[in-house]
Amino acid sequence: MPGKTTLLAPSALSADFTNLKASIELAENAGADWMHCDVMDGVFVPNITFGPFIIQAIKKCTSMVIDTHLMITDPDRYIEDFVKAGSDQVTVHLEACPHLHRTIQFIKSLGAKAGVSINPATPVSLLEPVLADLDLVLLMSVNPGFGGQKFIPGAIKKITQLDAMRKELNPELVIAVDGGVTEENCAEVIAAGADALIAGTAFFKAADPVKAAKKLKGLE
Ligand SMILES: O=C(CO)[C@H](O)[C@H](O)COP(=O)(O)O
Repeated sequence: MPGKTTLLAPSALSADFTNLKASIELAENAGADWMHCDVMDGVFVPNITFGPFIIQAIKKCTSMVIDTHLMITDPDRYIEDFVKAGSDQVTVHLEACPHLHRTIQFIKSLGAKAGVSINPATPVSLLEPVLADLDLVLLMSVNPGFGGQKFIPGAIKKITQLDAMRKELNPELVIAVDGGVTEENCAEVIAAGADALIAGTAFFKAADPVKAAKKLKGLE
């Protein structure tokens, strides 16, 4: 879709951890805007990844925005550690936060941008009470926990609904979409209202990541 530049956030989940620096440089040189860091605790999601120490290492290698997605229970316990480690924006799950409003204010009080993510089965309407306080919403288009899953088509309607909601409540809100985004479906995701695409497999496993980045950013 020529004419609109979408933010691209390669997901660290699909990076080469035997040479993380090279993966980050690949993303930055391909024109990526954010480095998406998937933090999983083995409780909120059935997988475990990494903590603030890796964020600190990633931050040292790049000037891209460090976009940290906390797929962990009771994230308030660790938010400060992730901001100190270099996260520019921190996204928590609505489903993991009993006091979501307080958590959002806490992230912002630390000087980071605040995001909320919702799982595929969670309705967009639940975001309404906090939408005006948010910098971004991360709509999950797969059930969180693993890279390489198939895009759940129902996510398109949720992007459209959120796009309509933000017009009224928070026009500056960034809509990010995460999971199963590919070169084939990105045009539809962007047309529905997404501003940022999280791409693990579609970027890091592409035959030509630079070409893939152009497509995912809506430049081709
Ligand atoms: O949050 C995630 C999984 O929980 C990942 O960011 C997401 O799945 C991206 O990977 P892919 O593009 O391969 O689907």
